[in-house]
Amino acid sequence: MAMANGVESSSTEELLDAQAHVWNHVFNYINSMSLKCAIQLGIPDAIHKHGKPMTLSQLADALPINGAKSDSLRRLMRILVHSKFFNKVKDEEEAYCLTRASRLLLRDEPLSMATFAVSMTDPIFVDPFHHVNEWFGDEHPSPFLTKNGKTIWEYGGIEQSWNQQFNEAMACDARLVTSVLVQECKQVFEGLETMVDVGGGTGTVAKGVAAAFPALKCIVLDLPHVVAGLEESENLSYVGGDMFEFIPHTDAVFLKWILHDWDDEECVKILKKCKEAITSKTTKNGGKVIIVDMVVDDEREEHEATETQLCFDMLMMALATGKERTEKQWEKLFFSAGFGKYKITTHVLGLRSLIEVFP
Ligand SMILES: C[S@@+](CC[C@H](N)C(=O)[O-])C[C@H]1O[C@@H](n2cnc3c(N)ncnc32)[C@H](O)[C@@H]1O
Ligand SMILES: O=c1cc(-c2ccc(O)c(O)c2)oc2c(O)c(O)ccc12
Repeated sequence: MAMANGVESSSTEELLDAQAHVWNHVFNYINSMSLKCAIQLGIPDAIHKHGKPMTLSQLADALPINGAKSDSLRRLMRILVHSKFFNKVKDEEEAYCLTRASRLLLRDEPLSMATFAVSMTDPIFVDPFHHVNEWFGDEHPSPFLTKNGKTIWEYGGIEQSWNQQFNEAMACDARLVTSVLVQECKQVFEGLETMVDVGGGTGTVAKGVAAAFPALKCIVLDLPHVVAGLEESENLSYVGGDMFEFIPHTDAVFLKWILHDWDDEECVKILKKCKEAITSKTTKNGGKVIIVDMVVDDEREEHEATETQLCFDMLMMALATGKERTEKQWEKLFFSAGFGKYKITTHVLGLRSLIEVFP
């Protein structure tokens, strides 16, 4: 019998394990899509509004769904309980409650990630990933370009709705990061008179920093189609331009989620422009570049954290010319651009780090 021998039976088991492993990865996108569906149906909001654990029938009544589909809703909830977006509690009847992760998916929470999650699972954002293999064989710098004939930044200038969706997704993340920055990392901004948020999108970080530090003048530099028509205030203004050409003189340049979009050569060009911007003015306490980006730690033990960083690295490969970098790779960029010192603060911003770079 094929199973009689220990070695054979363990190799059968290994074969089946391998099959399960392949299934798990082939169908991983179903986790993303189930999450997207839950947000679109408003499941986190319905449970939140209910104010206490919500039974399946209460949930089905509260949602805009066909009454005959409550068993399908139970199955959707089952996978989302498994992926820790909801908890199932049992009092008299089984009921669902929110977890910390699904609280971040409430539409009206100030730090909501709902728009980010729905946008990023939209076919127009997922599409470039269908072209990665084709891209490996061509000479284009990114699969996004293979697919669309333009870089993501050029594309945003032409496709208004894509541009708006992308900027709103970035703003979602920027709200969360800004709230941590102004609460936990105040010292980074202290003593600065001016700051330019380079590639600062629609100004979410700059608005938050300008409000927390009224004496600090914040300028957002981004592409003209991104900053067109945005409202300025006493200490917040917008400049439409190209960071490869010119960055206004300032005490500090802020770069969040910028350098990971670009290859090493492009990063050195951007960093050299940053250095010109911060050294052309004599400043008391300034003269630095503040970076919010990942520092990949190959030795990191946490499986989920590493997986997320590797996903971001692939995201940067698919969309742009960038990558996620280790400390050694960051250091090389800073020194090549002529900076002398840097300081990395990890853990304050979760999977990302705060890096301060000095001339
Ligand atoms: C990934 S987004 C990050 C936005 C923002 N810093 C944040 O973290 O929320 C990159 C930004 O860089 C901007 N960008 C791309 N090329 C640029 C250029 N040549 N000059 C200035 N900004 C640019 C994009 O328009 C976009 O807003
Ligand atoms: O979360 C992100 C998502 C995307 C993104 C853009 C276009 C697509 O078609 C797509 O599938 C994903 O781009 C980013 C980016 O460029 C960053 O620098 C940082 C984060 C993100």
